[in-house]
Amino acid sequence: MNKYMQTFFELLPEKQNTSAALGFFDGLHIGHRKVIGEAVKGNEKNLVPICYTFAQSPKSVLKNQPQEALMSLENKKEALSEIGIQHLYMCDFKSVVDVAPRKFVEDMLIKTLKAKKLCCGFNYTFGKNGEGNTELLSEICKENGIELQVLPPVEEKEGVVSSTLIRELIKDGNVRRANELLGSYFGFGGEVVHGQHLGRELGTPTLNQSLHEELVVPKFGVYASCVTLDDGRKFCGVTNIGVKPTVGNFAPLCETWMPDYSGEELYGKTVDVRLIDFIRGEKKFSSLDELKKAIFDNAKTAEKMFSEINNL
Ligand SMILES: Cc1cc2nc3c(=O)[nH]c(=O)nc-3n(C[C@H](O)[C@H](O)[C@H](O)COP(=O)(O)O)c2cc1C
Ligand SMILES: Nc1ncnc2c1ncn2[C@@H]1O[C@H](COP(=O)(O)OP(=O)(O)O)[C@@H](O)[C@H]1O
Repeated sequence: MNKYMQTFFELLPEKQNTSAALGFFDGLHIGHRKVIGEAVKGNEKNLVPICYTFAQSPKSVLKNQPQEALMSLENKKEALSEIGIQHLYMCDFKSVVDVAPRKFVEDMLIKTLKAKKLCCGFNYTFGKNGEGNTELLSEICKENGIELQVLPPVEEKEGVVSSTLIRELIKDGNVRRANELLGSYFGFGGEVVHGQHLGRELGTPTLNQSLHEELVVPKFGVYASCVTLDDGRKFCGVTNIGVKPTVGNFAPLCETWMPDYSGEELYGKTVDVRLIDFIRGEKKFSSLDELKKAIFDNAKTAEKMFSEINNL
């Protein structure tokens, strides 16, 4: 982990020359990672690797719709720092929405952020009404003696890898494939909250977490997961995301039983849950006994899946 990444929420003049990754980068998928990786290579030329991005998705601001993000801002920060970004600009999209494309590049990126190298994806657009494209960017970079790296689309069997494609996979429950295209595991951190305290009676106490409003909601059902506690310990988990139709009618939530954990209560602690693979859809069981049997069964499947992963 690069401990030195600094985050800025507004544009500030850089002191040293920089190499900048440009984009919103929701989920930091394998295509995004190539763009960021190229900016990090600026290191070799004594350029400080920076990332210029926004706190809110430009699309959601323009359409005035809430976003269905793949990753919380907190997780994005951690991942960018791990990849080697040193300065992260998480600006307010509204502050640039009316800036002319050329002005955005010349004044903000080249003058203020001292960019000597710019890195973006093939479909990057910028400036007022998104009128700036990679052709204009290339022209401006040539005129100003700036290196430009435009990364080509990363393609997989489903087509061009995109945040939209990965959101659809997650909504379909195909988190295994989503994780492959993310190059990491979909999941979230969140505080452990109280439930009905029925789990412990079934012999399967679960840590309950609210779903993040801004994140995409996976298909309701049971997943193998990896849980990281706030002290860094990792456990195999079996996670249900849904409304628990067997025991009532609840708002959607995420609850995880860790078959190998028997420690202190975790209420109020922040716990990170990463989904590994889908096991089954959520069901209304006709008795608690049947539900309990299914949960124990699912835990066996989850333990096998957990034992097969090696980079979490
Ligand atoms: C692995 C797992 C699978 C679950 N599957 C279902 C399910 O298919 N249907 C359902 O109604 N509830 C399901 N649940 C939720 C249980 O109903 C819930 O954990 C139990 O009622 C305890 O709730 P509590 O945490 O509020 O005490 C599942 C829970 C876990 C941990
Ligand atoms: N193996 C375990 N897996 C998950 N949570 C556990 C485990 N052992 C103990 N706990 C604790 O038990 C609590 C869950 O018990 P449960 O009866 O399901 O209550 P709730 O309905 O509030 O979730 C969790 O918040 C956690 O502190």
